[in-house]
Amino acid sequence: MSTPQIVVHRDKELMAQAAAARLITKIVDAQAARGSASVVLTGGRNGNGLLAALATAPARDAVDWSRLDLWWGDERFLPEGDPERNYTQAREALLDSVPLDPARVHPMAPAGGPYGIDPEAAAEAYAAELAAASRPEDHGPVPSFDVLLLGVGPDTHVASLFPEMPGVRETERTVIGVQGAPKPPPVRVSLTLRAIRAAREVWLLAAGEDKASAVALALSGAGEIQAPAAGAYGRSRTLWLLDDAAAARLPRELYPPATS
Ligand SMILES: O=C1O[C@H](COP(=O)(O)O)[C@@H](O)[C@H](O)[C@H]1O
Repeated sequence: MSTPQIVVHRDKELMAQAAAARLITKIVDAQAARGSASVVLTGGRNGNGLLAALATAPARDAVDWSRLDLWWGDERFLPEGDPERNYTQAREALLDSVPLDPARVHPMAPAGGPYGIDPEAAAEAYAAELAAASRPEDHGPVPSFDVLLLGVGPDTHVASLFPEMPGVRETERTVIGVQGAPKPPPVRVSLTLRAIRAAREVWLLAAGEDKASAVALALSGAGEIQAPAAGAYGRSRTLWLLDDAAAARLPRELYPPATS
């Protein structure tokens, strides 16, 4: 478990640009060190904001896009091409404009796809895909992702793990089907905290005043059942990337002076 580090930016645009620059450096470094890099994408406003900032970042061509593995932390279990699917939104924000290797892009299955309308079957298939990609040095059923991105919901949910719901209590499986999510759509597929914690680095993104209470709760000692974001950490680093509004209720001693 790594102790959270907190970086606060002036506003959500600067936060997205700084996170994009940080991610480019991380991918380039991982590719230099290990030949390829792996990133787990998140849906939501801030995750898509980061991808859009990456699409226009001056240094984006420093990345070898053909040696990047992309996974998803969660998916809204909707038909292929649905505009609310996290995969559809990521494609629009970035993926369609960079030369990725399609064999290295790993979206979660859509509703009505190979697993019909059964999110548990889609989750099992994704767990198997992760296990197949895991190498002996990963010491577990998921790869050691270089960076795993997470948005933080106003209720402290991360991926599709919602407070007090069964998903956040799951300790064995790496991917689960979610029914009855409080945020639409109700049916989803999600990595569990076990899978999230296999990442080398976990970056949590939150911007806007509607996230301020969630950020304060998760970083002030709440348990992960009550505040799933509190249970999301990386093996080497846990980084909270915030804007001023989302950090507004954090005790000031938790983060160093102005970083904007
Ligand atoms: O529905 C979802 O919401 C969360 C948070 O989204 P945000 O718009 O409040 O930032 C997101 O992290 C998750 O991937 C997505 O499925």
